[in-house]
Amino acid sequence: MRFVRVNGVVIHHEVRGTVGKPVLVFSNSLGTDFRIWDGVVARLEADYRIVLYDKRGHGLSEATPQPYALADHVDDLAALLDHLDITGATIIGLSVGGMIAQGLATWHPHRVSRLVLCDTAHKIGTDDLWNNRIEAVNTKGIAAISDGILERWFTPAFRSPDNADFIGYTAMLTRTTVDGYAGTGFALRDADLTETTATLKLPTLCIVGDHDGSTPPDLVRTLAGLIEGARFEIVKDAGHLPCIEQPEKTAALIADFLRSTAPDA
Ligand SMILES: O=C(O)CCC(=O)CC(=O)O
Repeated sequence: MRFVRVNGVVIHHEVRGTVGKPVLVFSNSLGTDFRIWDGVVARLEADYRIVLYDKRGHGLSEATPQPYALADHVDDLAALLDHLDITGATIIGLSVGGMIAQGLATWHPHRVSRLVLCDTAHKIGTDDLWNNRIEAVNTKGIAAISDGILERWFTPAFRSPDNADFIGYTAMLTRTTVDGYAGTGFALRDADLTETTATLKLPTLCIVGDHDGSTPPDLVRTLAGLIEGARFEIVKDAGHLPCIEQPEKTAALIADFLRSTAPDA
């Protein structure tokens, strides 16, 4: 467990994997922390150096007062990579983590060599969607809206009270700080990366669960269409978080993309 104050906020992070290997940096979705990647990282860490972190207000990272901008999250990650002396990494981002990855590639291009964009988009949701969600979380708490969120996150088969993983990830969501969740809601409301993402020119893989209720396959296909040469893959039997529901398939897609886009491939 490591903590560092960068860009004015304490960020919880971990570095694993194999020293000297290419670096993969993982960025998480709204209401989650870096443990969502455990099943994927376990399949990649022999061949890569792995950086995991919790964005501000999530996991064990500090919750600064809301609102946040996407640029706050991007600058936090850039400062963390600066602290770790990392450039030219592959950034693997899920949902808002995928928007952070797109922002990092745009505003700090020397930090990024490749992108894996999971269940994300250049623009997620509408002003009304985010204003309503921010208001609900601030007045009633995350638990009050968790049923709807979990329906978008997971397939019906996963959402069984007998599934210990489902109970555990529900706790991860509801224990996220209100400032972290609502603060990042403001960032999502205000971020539209359509124009900047369309200028990106780097190897990119876009992945989406076939049952994703938050960033459905057609939206992620549109994102892939913005980035020249981007690959698009659908993970079967997964909702918004294929890294949790289908870690083996998700890791296999990422590993194949990394192998085929390696400098010596
Ligand atoms: O998951 C994210 O990072 C943003 C998209 C979202 O709001 C997921 C959900 O529907 O709850």
